[in-house]
Amino acid sequence: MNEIAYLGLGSNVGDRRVNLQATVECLWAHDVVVLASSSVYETEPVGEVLDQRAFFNAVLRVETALGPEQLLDACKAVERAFGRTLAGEDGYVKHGPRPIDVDLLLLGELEYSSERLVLPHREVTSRRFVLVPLLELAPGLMVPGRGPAADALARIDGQDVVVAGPPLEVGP
Ligand SMILES: Nc1ncnc2c1ncn2[C@@H]1O[C@H](COP(=O)(O)OP(=O)(O)OP(=O)(O)O)[C@@H](O)[C@H]1O
Ligand SMILES: Nc1nc2c(c(=O)[nH]1)N=C(CO)CN2
Repeated sequence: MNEIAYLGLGSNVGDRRVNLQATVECLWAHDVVVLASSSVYETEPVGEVLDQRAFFNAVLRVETALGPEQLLDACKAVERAFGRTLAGEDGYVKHGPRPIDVDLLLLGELEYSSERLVLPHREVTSRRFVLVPLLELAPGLMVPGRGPAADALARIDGQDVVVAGPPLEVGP
Protein backbone atom coordinates (compact mmCIF):
# COMPACT_ATOMS: atom_id res chain seq x y z
CA MET A 1 0.00 0.00 0.00
CA ASN A 2 1.31 3.45 -0.84
CA GLU A 3 1.83 5.89 2.01
CA ILE A 4 2.44 9.63 2.19
CA ALA A 5 5.69 10.59 3.89
CA TYR A 6 7.48 13.85 4.63
CA LEU A 7 11.25 14.18 4.13
CA GLY A 8 13.40 17.00 5.53
CA LEU A 9 16.27 18.15 3.30
CA GLY A 10 19.24 20.24 4.44
CA SER A 11 22.48 21.45 2.81
CA ASN A 12 25.26 23.82 3.87
CA VAL A 13 28.18 22.76 1.63
CA GLY A 14 28.60 23.72 -2.05
CA ASP A 15 25.69 25.14 -4.06
CA ARG A 16 22.96 24.54 -1.51
CA ARG A 17 19.93 24.94 -3.79
CA VAL A 18 21.50 22.80 -6.52
CA ASN A 19 22.12 20.08 -3.94
CA LEU A 20 18.49 20.15 -2.74
CA GLN A 21 17.21 20.02 -6.34
CA ALA A 22 19.51 17.13 -7.25
CA THR A 23 18.18 15.26 -4.22
CA VAL A 24 14.67 15.31 -5.69
CA GLU A 25 15.94 13.66 -8.87
CA CYS A 26 17.90 11.11 -6.85
CA LEU A 27 14.81 10.20 -4.78
CA TRP A 28 12.83 9.42 -7.94
CA ALA A 29 15.59 6.96 -8.88
CA HIS A 30 14.99 5.20 -5.55
CA ASP A 31 11.25 4.53 -6.06
CA VAL A 32 10.15 7.60 -4.14
CA VAL A 33 7.47 9.68 -5.92
CA VAL A 34 7.96 13.34 -5.07
CA LEU A 35 4.57 15.10 -4.91
CA ALA A 36 5.33 18.58 -3.55
CA SER A 37 8.10 20.79 -2.18
CA SER A 38 8.00 23.61 0.31
CA SER A 39 9.80 26.85 -0.41
CA VAL A 40 13.54 26.80 0.19
CA TYR A 41 14.53 28.44 3.48
CA GLU A 42 17.88 29.79 4.71
CA THR A 43 18.25 28.83 8.36
CA GLU A 44 20.72 29.40 11.16
CA PRO A 45 22.61 26.28 12.33
CA VAL A 46 20.97 24.44 15.23
CA GLY A 47 22.45 21.68 17.38
CA GLU A 48 25.94 20.75 18.51
CA VAL A 49 27.87 22.77 15.86
CA LEU A 50 26.75 26.41 15.69
CA ASP A 51 29.86 27.90 14.02
CA GLN A 52 29.18 26.73 10.46
CA ARG A 53 27.60 28.11 7.29
CA ALA A 54 23.83 28.71 7.26
CA PHE A 55 21.76 25.83 5.87
CA PHE A 56 19.24 25.73 3.06
CA ASN A 57 16.29 23.57 4.18
CA ALA A 58 13.13 22.33 2.51
CA VAL A 59 10.52 19.63 3.14
CA LEU A 60 9.13 17.25 0.51
CA ARG A 61 5.79 15.42 0.49
CA VAL A 62 6.41 12.03 -1.12
CA GLU A 63 4.49 8.86 -1.86
CA THR A 64 6.05 5.43 -1.70
CA ALA A 65 5.33 1.73 -1.35
CA LEU A 66 8.57 1.32 0.61
CA GLY A 67 8.35 0.32 4.28
CA PRO A 68 10.03 2.44 6.98
CA GLU A 69 13.43 0.75 6.96
CA GLN A 70 13.52 0.66 3.15
CA LEU A 71 12.62 4.34 2.97
CA LEU A 72 15.46 5.13 5.41
CA ASP A 73 17.76 3.07 3.15
CA ALA A 74 16.68 5.25 0.22
CA CYS A 75 17.42 8.44 2.23
CA LYS A 76 20.88 7.09 3.15
CA ALA A 77 21.57 6.05 -0.46
CA VAL A 78 20.80 9.58 -1.61
CA GLU A 79 23.14 11.06 1.04
CA ARG A 80 25.81 8.59 -0.08
CA ALA A 81 25.37 9.68 -3.72
CA PHE A 82 26.53 13.14 -2.62
CA GLY A 83 29.68 11.68 -1.11
CA ARG A 84 28.46 12.24 2.42
CA THR A 85 30.11 10.64 5.42
CA LEU A 86 27.40 8.75 7.29
CA ALA A 87 26.96 8.11 11.02
CA GLY A 88 29.33 5.39 12.26
CA GLU A 89 31.98 6.16 9.60
CA ASP A 90 35.40 7.84 10.04
CA GLY A 91 35.15 11.62 9.78
CA TYR A 92 31.45 11.82 10.68
CA VAL A 93 30.56 14.91 12.75
CA LYS A 94 27.12 14.87 14.39
CA HIS A 95 25.25 18.02 13.30
CA GLY A 96 28.32 19.06 11.24
CA PRO A 97 28.54 20.54 7.71
CA ARG A 98 27.10 18.42 4.90
CA PRO A 99 26.26 18.70 1.19
CA ILE A 100 22.97 16.95 1.87
CA ASP A 101 21.00 15.57 4.78
CA VAL A 102 17.78 13.63 4.14
CA ASP A 103 15.72 12.98 7.26
CA LEU A 104 12.62 10.80 7.32
CA LEU A 105 10.25 13.03 9.31
CA LEU A 106 6.89 11.22 9.10
CA LEU A 107 5.55 8.12 7.36
CA GLY A 108 1.76 8.23 7.39
CA GLU A 109 0.50 7.88 10.96
CA LEU A 110 3.28 5.47 11.89
CA GLU A 111 4.93 5.49 15.33
CA TYR A 112 7.96 3.24 15.07
CA SER A 113 11.26 2.63 16.79
CA SER A 114 14.19 0.39 15.85
CA GLU A 115 17.94 0.58 16.45
CA ARG A 116 18.39 2.83 13.40
CA LEU A 117 15.04 4.55 12.90
CA VAL A 118 12.60 6.50 15.07
CA LEU A 119 9.29 7.79 13.66
CA PRO A 120 8.19 10.51 13.89
CA HIS A 121 11.79 11.85 13.70
CA ARG A 122 12.98 12.64 17.26
CA GLU A 123 13.59 16.33 16.48
CA VAL A 124 10.64 17.05 14.22
CA THR A 125 8.81 19.06 16.88
CA SER A 126 11.86 20.99 18.16
CA ARG A 127 13.31 22.45 14.94
CA ARG A 128 11.94 25.60 13.34
CA PHE A 129 13.83 24.74 10.11
CA VAL A 130 11.64 21.61 9.88
CA LEU A 131 8.30 22.88 11.22
CA VAL A 132 8.05 26.03 9.07
CA PRO A 133 8.39 24.19 5.71
CA LEU A 134 6.32 21.26 7.01
CA LEU A 135 3.42 23.53 7.95
CA GLU A 136 3.72 25.32 4.61
CA LEU A 137 3.01 21.97 2.90
CA ALA A 138 0.54 20.62 5.47
CA PRO A 139 -1.22 23.34 7.48
CA GLY A 140 -3.07 21.76 10.40
CA LEU A 141 -0.72 18.76 10.48
CA MET A 142 -0.90 16.52 13.56
CA VAL A 143 2.35 14.81 14.51
CA PRO A 144 1.52 11.24 15.61
CA GLY A 145 1.90 10.94 19.38
CA ARG A 146 2.77 14.63 19.79
CA GLY A 147 -0.17 16.77 18.67
CA PRO A 148 -0.46 19.79 16.37
CA ALA A 149 2.73 20.81 14.54
CA ALA A 150 1.64 24.46 14.87
CA ASP A 151 1.63 24.17 18.69
CA ALA A 152 5.16 22.78 18.61
CA LEU A 153 6.30 25.70 16.44
CA ALA A 154 4.75 28.21 18.85
CA ARG A 155 6.90 26.76 21.68
CA ILE A 156 10.23 27.36 19.86
CA ASP A 157 12.30 30.49 20.59
CA GLY A 158 14.95 31.78 18.17
CA GLN A 159 16.29 29.69 15.28
CA ASP A 160 16.14 32.16 12.36
CA VAL A 161 14.35 30.89 9.25
CA VAL A 162 13.85 33.08 6.15
CA VAL A 163 12.57 32.26 2.67
CA ALA A 164 15.54 31.98 0.27
CA GLY A 165 13.73 30.84 -2.86
CA PRO A 166 10.71 29.16 -4.46
CA PRO A 167 9.80 25.48 -4.05
CA LEU A 168 12.02 22.88 -5.74
CA GLU A 169 10.89 21.40 -9.07
CA VAL A 170 9.29 18.08 -8.17
CA GLY A 171 9.18 16.27 -11.54
CA PRO A 172 11.36 13.17 -12.14
N1 LIG B 1 13.60 9.38 11.32
C1 LIG B 1 14.92 9.29 11.01
N2 LIG B 1 15.40 9.81 9.85
C2 LIG B 1 16.71 9.73 9.56
N3 LIG B 1 17.64 9.11 10.33
C3 LIG B 1 17.20 8.58 11.49
C4 LIG B 1 15.83 8.65 11.89
N4 LIG B 1 15.69 8.02 13.09
C5 LIG B 1 16.90 7.59 13.44
N5 LIG B 1 17.83 7.92 12.49
C6 LIG B 1 19.25 7.57 12.59
O1 LIG B 1 20.02 8.73 12.84
C7 LIG B 1 21.33 8.49 12.32
C8 LIG B 1 22.08 9.79 12.17
O2 LIG B 1 21.45 10.58 11.21
P1 LIG B 1 22.17 11.85 10.59
O3 LIG B 1 23.52 11.49 10.06
O4 LIG B 1 21.21 12.47 9.60
O5 LIG B 1 22.35 12.73 11.92
P2 LIG B 1 22.49 14.25 12.05
O6 LIG B 1 21.92 14.84 10.81
O7 LIG B 1 23.90 14.64 12.41
O8 LIG B 1 21.58 14.57 13.29
P3 LIG B 1 19.98 14.51 13.41
O9 LIG B 1 19.62 13.06 13.34
O10 LIG B 1 19.73 15.15 14.74
O11 LIG B 1 19.41 15.30 12.25
C9 LIG B 1 21.05 7.77 11.00
O12 LIG B 1 22.13 6.98 10.57
C10 LIG B 1 19.80 6.96 11.30
O13 LIG B 1 20.10 5.59 11.54
N1 LIG C 1 19.51 25.10 10.46
C1 LIG C 1 19.89 23.81 10.42
N2 LIG C 1 20.66 23.33 11.40
C2 LIG C 1 21.04 22.03 11.34
C3 LIG C 1 20.65 21.20 10.28
C4 LIG C 1 19.84 21.74 9.27
O1 LIG C 1 19.46 21.04 8.28
N3 LIG C 1 19.47 23.05 9.37
N4 LIG C 1 21.05 19.92 10.25
C5 LIG C 1 21.81 19.44 11.18
C6 LIG C 1 22.22 18.03 11.11
O2 LIG C 1 21.12 17.22 11.23
C7 LIG C 1 22.27 20.22 12.33
N5 LIG C 1 21.81 21.56 12.32
